Amino acid sequence: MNRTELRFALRLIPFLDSVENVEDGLVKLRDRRWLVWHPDVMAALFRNDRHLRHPPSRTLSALLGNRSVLWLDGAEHTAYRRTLAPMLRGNRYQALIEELVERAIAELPGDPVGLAAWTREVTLKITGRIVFGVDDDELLAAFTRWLDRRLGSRVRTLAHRYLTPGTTRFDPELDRKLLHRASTAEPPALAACLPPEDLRDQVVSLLFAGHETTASATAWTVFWIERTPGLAERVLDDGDLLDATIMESLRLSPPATLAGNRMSADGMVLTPSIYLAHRRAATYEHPHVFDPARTPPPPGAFFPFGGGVRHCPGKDLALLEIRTIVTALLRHRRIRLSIPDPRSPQLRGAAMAPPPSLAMVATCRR
Ligand code: HEM
Repeated sequence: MNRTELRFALRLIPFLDSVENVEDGLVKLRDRRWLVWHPDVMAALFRNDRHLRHPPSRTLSALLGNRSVLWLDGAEHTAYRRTLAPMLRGNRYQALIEELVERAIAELPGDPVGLAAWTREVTLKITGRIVFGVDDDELLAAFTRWLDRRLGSRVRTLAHRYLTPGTTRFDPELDRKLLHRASTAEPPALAACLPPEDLRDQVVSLLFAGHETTASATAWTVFWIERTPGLAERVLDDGDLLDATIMESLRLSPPATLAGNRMSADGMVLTPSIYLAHRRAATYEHPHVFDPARTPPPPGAFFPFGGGVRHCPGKDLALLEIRTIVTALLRHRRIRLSIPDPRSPQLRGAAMAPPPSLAMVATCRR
């Protein structure tokens, strides 16, 4: 591993910040591997995505398994996307999301809670209900512990990736319980349409992809609203402003800093950087300023949900969750956040969440 790759692996955000002003919007990580974020390159990449291969993330494939939809390709991938699409249609879940969010907010203590940990708990509950059809707090808590042991800190992620390569990071007992829940789900959502040998990887992938990023996006939106005087009151009266606020938060604090790897027929690997594309000074005026009133960006410059044939199938569901949680939180509670250092987000894999030290105090209105 060369020095650039080492910095990319060990200190991802400082590394990305250090190359932010590279005008070409691409940096060589090693022979035949490039980090890319120039909007023209991104637009072309997503246009041609169907003809590219999508090599797995080494960190995540050891957790999600080889059969995860995140790295299947070709006809198999298309078939899986078709299977998942109806299940992830956001508007099916409006009532369920509202119910779970109202309950979570009613249970919020007046004492400080970690903002990112709380949003993770809420979005995992929603995803769990969608995948299993029932609540199973014990199983979800075991899943969270398993994930935290592997992704809870950069050191753990890298230790698992580089010091124990090739070793399985599955937990057979947890997998058995997840499979049992998925197989007995009512309606049987996934189990009815997937071969049994693929079920474990898709269940874990959906639980993971469905809650981590949505939780971070929600936490970052709350963070930016709280930091912007008067915004909390205004977003409650103006749905368009709320949507623009969520989009601006996804721009400046994208939960996924990188989209999936793309590989050309001759073996060149391109890793799209969402974080850098969203902070490019040639695209965005004052890119580090949070401004929900920005004009729409050009093609290839804004892609928090990735793009091409791998664009996130959970986008509408995620936006519905973020809107519902943020609105209910602001309507029922007065929010105060501890002073965080926004320059030190927490990385879980390549996903970026607010630091665990960012605590929220949510007192009742009235
Ligand atoms: C704010 C929330 C979310 C963000 C920012 C996000 C972001 C992303 C990104 C960047 C990708 C990779 C796309 C690419 O490589 O071009 C992706 C893929 C994926 N996401 Fe999301 N996601 C979110 C929520 C969700 C939810 C709620 C679900 C499901 C419940 C979900 C399921 C998936 C799946 C299954 C894939 C793999 C798609 C494929 O490879 O074909 N995501 N997401």
